[in-house]
Amino acid sequence: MRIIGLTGGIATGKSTVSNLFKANAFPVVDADIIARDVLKKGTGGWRKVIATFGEDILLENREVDRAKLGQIVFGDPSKRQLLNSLLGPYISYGIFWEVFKLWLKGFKIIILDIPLLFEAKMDRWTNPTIVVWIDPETQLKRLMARDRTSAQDAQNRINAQMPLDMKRSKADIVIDNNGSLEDLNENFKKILDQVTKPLTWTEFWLSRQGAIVAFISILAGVIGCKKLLARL
Ligand SMILES: CC(C)(COP(=O)(O)OP(=O)(O)OC[C@H]1O[C@@H](n2cnc3c(N)ncnc32)[C@H](O)[C@@H]1O)[C@@H](O)C(=O)NCCC(=O)NCCS
Ligand SMILES: Nc1ncnc2c1ncn2[C@@H]1O[C@H](COP(=O)(O)OP(=O)(O)OP(=O)(O)O)[C@@H](O)[C@H]1O
Repeated sequence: MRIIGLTGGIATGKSTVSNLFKANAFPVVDADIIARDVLKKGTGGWRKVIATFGEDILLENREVDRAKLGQIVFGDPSKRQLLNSLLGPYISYGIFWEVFKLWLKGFKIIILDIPLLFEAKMDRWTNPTIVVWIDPETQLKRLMARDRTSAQDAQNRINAQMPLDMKRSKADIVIDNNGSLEDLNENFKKILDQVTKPLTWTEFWLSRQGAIVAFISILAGVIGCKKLLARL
């Protein structure tokens, strides 16, 4: 199985690209959806967040007021780190579980759409890693238009993530999304074959997954040999 990482900055077009993957019958695990689920009323994440941020962040129906929590954490790095540390374990577990279910269903290639792939160091598990990139002016413009927010709020959200150029430098593949949606479609077609071609054996053994399989096989071999020797 192969996990393709799809990341980028806020509003650079990850969901738009993940929709193109879905249209080509690839399964997509969306970390934003998982992050929403783990904050729903009654969940462990919900309880922890209330215990830390107080009941003031709740709406009348006792769901978390996402806009209010967003205002708090995107304007204050220490509060954002606190929220990340509360929800991070639940999100990681949710991602693992979704990937595992798709693997059980027999999918060989899974797309992981996750804004904080590099920040959470999850790029260890993805191959290749695709970064959807746009220039800073376009990013600010698209974010403000989509979320109908002020320039200040939008900039706070952009600043909450690793600089986009740094993400770009860490990518295996960069999708330039500065152009129109038609241009994006064309760019996507160009990379589709490249990213979905099966790994060669050499690429597999050189990858982290290959190293883990090798390690487990050696460990199982050593344990097996020890048991065999003990019986002799
Ligand atoms: C603060 C919250 C409640 C704001 O909710 P809201 O509905 O306004 O935004 P939404 O969840 O749709 O996120 C929109 C985008 O913001 C960015 N973003 C979200 N959380 C973070 C974060 N902790 N750090 C940096 N960027 C973030 C992502 O690019 C995401 O795609 C929410 O973003 C949240 O719970 N964040 C913490 C969980 C998390 O890390 N999510 C990222 C997915 S791994
Ligand atoms: N090539 C494009 N031309 C014009 N608008 C675009 C293009 N690509 C995406 N958009 C628009 O930009 C906005 C952001 O795109 P999208 O929601 O896919 O970003 P995202 O990276 O998934 O955001 P987030 O980090 O918040 O999840 C959306 O309103 C989308 O319709």
